[in-house]
Amino acid sequence: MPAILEIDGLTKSFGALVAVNQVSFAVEKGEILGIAGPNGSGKSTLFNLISRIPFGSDSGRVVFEGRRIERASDNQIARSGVIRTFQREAVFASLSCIDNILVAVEQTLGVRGKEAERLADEASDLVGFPKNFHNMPAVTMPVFYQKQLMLATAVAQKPKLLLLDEPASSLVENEVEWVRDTIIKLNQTGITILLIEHVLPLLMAVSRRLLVMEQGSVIALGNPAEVTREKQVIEAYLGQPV
Ligand SMILES: Nc1ncnc2c1ncn2[C@@H]1O[C@H](COP(=O)(O)OP(=O)(O)OP(=O)(O)O)[C@@H](O)[C@H]1O
Repeated sequence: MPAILEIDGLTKSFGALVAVNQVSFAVEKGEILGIAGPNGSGKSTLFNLISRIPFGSDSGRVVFEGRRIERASDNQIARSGVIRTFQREAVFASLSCIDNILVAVEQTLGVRGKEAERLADEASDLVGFPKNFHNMPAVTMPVFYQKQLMLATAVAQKPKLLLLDEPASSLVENEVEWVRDTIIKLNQTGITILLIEHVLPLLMAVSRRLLVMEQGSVIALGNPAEVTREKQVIEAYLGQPV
């Protein structure tokens, strides 16, 4: 499989702290690549650097579909097909649910009116967000539905590569099953997925390969079952074999 995303020597420091340190790896088109690692190991910062939301890298290259994007604007990156979600539910609280989706679609794709509504409906159906909630203020939605809305908003922007940052955090078991099933469904529509997750059974169930970070560096990358048996991964993250 050809690489859809190639990252080379990506680095970001906050003062003396090197949050992402010379990270290099490639993502194959069509795969789900899981990303694990202890708190503070640089996973979310890596997503920031790829999407440039809210900031880019100090140095290193990000190549998406053969084009350098590490100095492109966040909007250009989104328009090229790289869309991220956030660990915390990130919705515009004062807007209705449908307007959350429509604002993002207009911002990223420059599409309004009936075509934007069609994309919103299609994305809502795909992730299972109930369309009868569309006109409710996003702020009134329980956490699970805010997460669904955040995902529907991402999907409506027609991602080729979706960066999912802990989609299962603060969810209960049957909701985590929705996350798993939806990730698989989205991947089957052709979307390549990078998935940061602490819920290990979920990560293991959906990832074709697993990348593990520790203190800003990649310490393992490969077959999930093999990676989780590596001594350094057990010591840095798992505590004990899974
Ligand atoms: N904007 C920032 N300013 C200063 N330090 C930051 C900033 N963002 C992240 N950091 C630091 O960079 C390091 C990596 O943080 P990051 O959020 O990427 O880790 P993470 O692996 O996603 O952690 P978690 O699993 O807890 O979400 C941490 O030490 C964090 O405190």
